[in-house]
Amino acid sequence: MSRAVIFDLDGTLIDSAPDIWRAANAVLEGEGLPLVTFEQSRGFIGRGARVFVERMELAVTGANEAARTTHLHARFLHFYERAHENTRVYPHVAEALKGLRSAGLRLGLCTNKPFRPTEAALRHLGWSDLFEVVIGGDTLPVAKPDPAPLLEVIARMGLSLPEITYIGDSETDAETAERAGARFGLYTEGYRKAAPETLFHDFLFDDYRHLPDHLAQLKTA
Ligand SMILES: O=C(O)COP(=O)(O)O
Ligand SMILES: [Mg+2]
Repeated sequence: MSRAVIFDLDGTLIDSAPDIWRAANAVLEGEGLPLVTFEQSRGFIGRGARVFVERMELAVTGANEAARTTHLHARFLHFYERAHENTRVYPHVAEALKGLRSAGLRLGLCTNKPFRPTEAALRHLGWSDLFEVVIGGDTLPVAKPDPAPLLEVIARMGLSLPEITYIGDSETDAETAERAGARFGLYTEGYRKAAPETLFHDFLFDDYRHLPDHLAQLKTA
């Protein structure tokens, strides 16, 4: 059993894709650009806000132009920080997190969502004090799948790799865990595109009621 569980956020603990889509189209509408579909927008999530905006810009204009990308990125962050209305916590997440804490496990968060929208989302959910350490996609000069953000959470918690398990939903998270050398549980109800079995993982789960058992079955550090 791990001493700590570190979570990804979007697609793992919360379904924020509807609000991210709204923020994206608010930006595009303001710029007089064509809008994107929900499916397109959902597919852009995973490598942080800058990459999201690059993918969006490419989809609607056919090209990336640095100055325009920077402008769209700034506008996106503006809307992103305020976009919580349609964000939902996945089923049984709240009980699972409470249960893990009661069982003496420490909790951390390692997301590619930029830090300020992450803080705003946590505040909105009443989760501001839930995670001991929170690293966002723009906290360090590099973002996931570089392993540095995950290793930074572990270091700031004063822990070592074998003491933690990382939980995420995407190709990005699986690659991050693999490159870091961390144990990894893949939540299969998020924004992943590849088949779950093809991604690096120690266990797969689609229901948070099963998470404690999966964690308990992992080898003790
Ligand atoms: O904002 C993103 O691109 C993805 O965020 P996540 O790392 O919490 O899934
Ligand atoms: Mg995710």
